[in-house]
Order: sequence, then structure tokens, then C-alpha cells
Amino acid sequence: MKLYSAKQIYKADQISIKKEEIGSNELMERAALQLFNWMHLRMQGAPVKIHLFCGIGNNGGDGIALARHLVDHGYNVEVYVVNYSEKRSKDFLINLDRLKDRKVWPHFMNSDDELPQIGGEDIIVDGIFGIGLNRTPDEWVVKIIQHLNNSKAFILSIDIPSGLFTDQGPDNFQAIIKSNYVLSFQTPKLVFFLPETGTFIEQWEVLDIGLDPEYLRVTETDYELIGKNEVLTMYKPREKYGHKGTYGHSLIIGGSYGKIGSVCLSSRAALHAGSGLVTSFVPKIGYSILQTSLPEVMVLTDTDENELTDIKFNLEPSVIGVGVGIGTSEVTIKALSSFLKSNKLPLVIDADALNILSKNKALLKDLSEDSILTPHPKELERLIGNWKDDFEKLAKVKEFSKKYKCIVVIKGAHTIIVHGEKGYVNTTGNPGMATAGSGDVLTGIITGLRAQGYPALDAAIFGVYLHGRSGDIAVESTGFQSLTASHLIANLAGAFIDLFKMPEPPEVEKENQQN
Ligand SMILES: NC(=O)C1=CN([C@@H]2O[C@H](COP(=O)(O)OP(=O)(O)OC[C@H]3O[C@@H](n4cnc5c(N)ncnc54)[C@H](OP(=O)(O)O)[C@@H]3O)[C@@H](O)[C@H]2O)[C@@H](O)CC1
Ligand SMILES: Nc1ncnc2c1ncn2[C@@H]1O[C@H](COP(=O)(O)OP(=O)(O)O)[C@@H](O)[C@H]1O
Ligand SMILES: [K+]
Repeated sequence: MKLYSAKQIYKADQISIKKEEIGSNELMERAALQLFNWMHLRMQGAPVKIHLFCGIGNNGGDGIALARHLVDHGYNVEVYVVNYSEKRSKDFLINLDRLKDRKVWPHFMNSDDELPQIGGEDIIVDGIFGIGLNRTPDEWVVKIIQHLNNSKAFILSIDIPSGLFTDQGPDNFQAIIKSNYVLSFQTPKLVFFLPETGTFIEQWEVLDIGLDPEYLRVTETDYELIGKNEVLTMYKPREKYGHKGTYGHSLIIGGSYGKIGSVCLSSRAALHAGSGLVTSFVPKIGYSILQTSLPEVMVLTDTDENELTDIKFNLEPSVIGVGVGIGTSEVTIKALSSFLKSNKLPLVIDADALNILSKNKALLKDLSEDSILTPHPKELERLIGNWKDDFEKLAKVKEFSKKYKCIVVIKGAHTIIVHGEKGYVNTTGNPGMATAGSGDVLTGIITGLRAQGYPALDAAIFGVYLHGRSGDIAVESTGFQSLTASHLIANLAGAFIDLFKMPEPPEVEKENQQN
């Protein structure tokens, strides 16, 4: 699913109005009806108090139009206009008049002097600012926003939590509504998925207001949301006459004294991801451990007992996953440096290999083309330096990706895969995956996919999706706390099978089928 910028949404808006020969207020009416239907379906006329806080732009206009529908259906409504500017939008004014026709008089708020009382069981509809926010709100508006956040009421935001910029980082975190639910028009916004701003959204849903499908289809976006539909097109079926050679050979290079487990996890994950053959290259200390715990995996060893000192092997793998558990000792840095200098094979680079690259930036130019780097936030910071907000981070990663012709997997709650100017935002995974070794499993999965001939970008995107999906399947039986990295491997099979599961029909349809 594409993630459109505010500029693109406004463009879609204009094109739709022109093509359909409708007024902009008709589009607002569509939006308001969608909002109303969503609420009405869930509330079924319940006499709960609904406080609608509306700005003076089109987001506020949506709120005012929604208020009219709620009033028409007998809901218990209180409307407030947060009067932060004299420049009221045309469609806001049209809808304000329509509301007044129903003898509903909003409270106009020009300061934070009189903040309304809001009960814990009430509902707040947040229509103060939408995607038109272009500067930090005034202090008195921030106070109102704080007042709403401090209430115990359920907050439903129209389009985007008020105070959140669509395409830039926030400068005042106090000025943002903390939404329980966001009903976002046509497209979710990138900020819903970034670590700094994603915390302002508990749940979101897209309402289709029928913006011009042609424009939406042909318009390229900087970011895409990755779900099942997106990865299904990448999936490579197994061939009837395929043999283990068809599905590639993964070489996992890693480990040091006390950290052989990471290599076990990566190697096992590569196998479960479908790699035809898997070999692990470890210090001697890892030999018996791997041979006993993973009979399917072949093992090569360094000349040193405890750490990697000389990475040499007599085989031609399809891809190499390097870095898990290697440490950053001088000898290992040397071994990795000379390996990278001579290597031409595709790479997946993780953990301490990334830390070594960070300390020895000259090595970055030795990476084979389309190498996949999988840093967690701390490793990323070492690699690209710190950032002022998530947008600066993304811009820096894009530059890095272009400069070194590599793919960067920014791991986190919504992992983002960056390739040049484009970012792919993953939707699977859960906080249970914040556990030791979880990243080692991801390295193995991506390596295993790359071995099977998936292009680098597909391997990174599909690998991240599968990793998260197996976490989501695992958590159903482990709970968040007890999920371990090994569960992620055990449930990878389920993640593959789930790709081809038909979606469950809604309950209503199931009942109809039975009758
Ligand atoms: N596009 C679509 O498909 C559809 C969109 N729809 C809805 O429209 C919403 C966008 O509406 P919008 O453009 O009127 O902007 P909105 O967010 O209401 O802000 C209002 C104005 O406030 C101003 N302003 C900005 N920051 C400020 C600040 N800190 N303090 C004070 N003032 C500030 C700024 O004007 P300025 O003062 O800069 O001239 C801005 O224009 C969108 O989110 C959705 O809900 C639907 O109706 C149907 C179809
Ligand atoms: N809250 C979360 N939601 C979803 N995925 C998460 C969350 N926390 C961590 N993960 C995933 O778990 C993995 C953790 O990787 P990493 O920090 O390298 O772990 P380790 O070094 O222990 O192997 C990443 O793939 C990350 O995206
Ligand atoms: K809003």
C-alpha cells in the first residue's frame, strides 16, 4: 500500500473534484458520512456524550459535518470550535451554517480559559488540525490538546492526530493529540509508523473517500506499507524438479567464545527459510555445538579456538551472512577487513560486523553491490551518526544507501527497508520480538531467501515480513513475555503457510452460510 504525502493527497483531492465535477464540499460530505457510518455502526445510538473539537480548516469542517449527522441521528453531541485563525475554510463555513440550521450552537474557544469538563466514559472527536498543519500550534491550543489528552475519554481522530505533521518530525511533543483510534482518509500517513510519532496512535484504519483511482495508481510514493499482498508477488514457488542445489547455499560466518548460539540461530533460520544448503563458519569452539544442535548444517572452522582470525573457505556459497556474535577484537577486525576486500559474493551484514564497519568506514566501499545491512537503532547510529528526528534519520539512511549501493534494514517496531530513495515499511511483528537473538534469526531468514535467488531488495522485504509474521503467530501461544528467538524459527513454517490462507469470512457471512 502506498503512503502518500500531504502534497500528493491534496493533488488527488483536486483531480478528483475536477474529474468527477463535484464541489469540494461534496468530498467533505463523503468523508463525514464515512466517519458517521463508522461511529454509528459501533455505537448503535448509544447515549454517550460525544465532544467534537473542530478547527477552522477542512479537518474542522469534517468534524462539523460529522456533528450534523450525529445530531440528525439523535446522538448526544457537544461541538467546540478551536478558533485558532480568522482564515476559516469555505467548506468549514458551509457546514457550520448547516449545523446552525439544526439549532446547534458550537462553543467558540479563543483561549484556554474555560476548558470543558470531559467524563471518562465520554468520546472525543479530534478534528482540530488535519494534514494542513504547517507550524506548531499556539500555546493556548497546546493547553487544549493537553486537556484532551489528560481526560480519560476515548479519542477518535479525524484523518491524523491533531498536532502531528504529515511529512516532518514534531517540534513540540506536548502539542499532539494521543489518539485511541485514527480514521485516516484514503491512506495511512508515514508518521503513524515511525518510532517518535507512532506512539501517538493506538490504532488506525483507512476510510476510502473515493479519490481518483487513476491518480493514486500512477503516482509514485517515497514509502510503501508492506503487508501480505505486497510480499505475495515476490514469492518464488518450489519447483517440482528442483533439488537442493536449486535453492542455494548459505554461508553464515559468525560466533566467538560464549556467542556460538547466535550462529546456531542464524543458520537454523536460513534452513527454515528454504536455503538448499547451509554451512556455518565459526571459531573452533563452535564446532561440536553446531554439529550436535544442527545436524543439517555443515561446519567449517577458523584456525583459532575462540574468535575469528582468518576467514577462508573452500566453497562457493550463493550468499554470505556475516557478523552475528563475532565481537570486535583487533584480530577479528583484521579478518573481516581482508575478507570484505576479496569478497565478491552477495552479503547480509549484521551485529558486530556493522559495528566494525562503523569504526572503519573505509571498509564500506569494499561491500559487494546490493549488500543488505540490518542495524538495530544503536548500530544504525554508529553507522550514520545521530539524528534530530525520524525524518532526518530516514534522509541520512537514504544517502548512505545510495552512496554505498546497499540496502539498509532499519530494525524496530515497524522495520523500514531503505533502498536508495525508497522506503518499505513493514506491518508484521510485535513487542514480544524484543528479545535476545531475534535479530540473528532475521539475518538467517534474509540470507536463506537470498540463497534461493530472491533479489536483494525482495529478500530484505520478504524476510522482514516473514520474521514479523512468525512472531505474530508465535505470540498467540507464547504471549509477549515468553516469546524467544527460537519460537520465531519454529513458526516460520506457519508464516509461509499463512501466505496462501484465504482470509476468514466476517462472522455475519459465516452465519448466513450456515443457514
Ligand atoms: N484532501 C482530501 O482528500 C480531503 C481532506 N479532507 C480534510 O481536510 C483536511 C485538511 O484540511 P486543511 O487543508 O484545511 O488543513 P487543516 O489541517 O484543517 O488546517 C487548517 C489550516 O490551519 C492553518 N494552520 C496550520 N497550522 C497551524 C497552526 N499551528 N496554528 C494555526 N493555524 C494553523 C493552515 O492555514 P494557514 O494559516 O497556514 O493559511 C491550515 O490550512 C484533511 O486532514 C482532512 O481532514 C476532507 O475534508 C475531504 C477530502
Ligand atoms: N516492539 C517490536 N515490535 C516488532 N518487532 C520488534 C520489536 N522490537 C524488536 N523487534 C524486532 O526484533 C529484532 C531485534 O533485533 P536485534 O535488536 O538485532 O536483536 P538481537 O541483537 O538480540 O538479535 C528486529 O528484527 C526488530 O525489528
Ligand atoms: K485531526
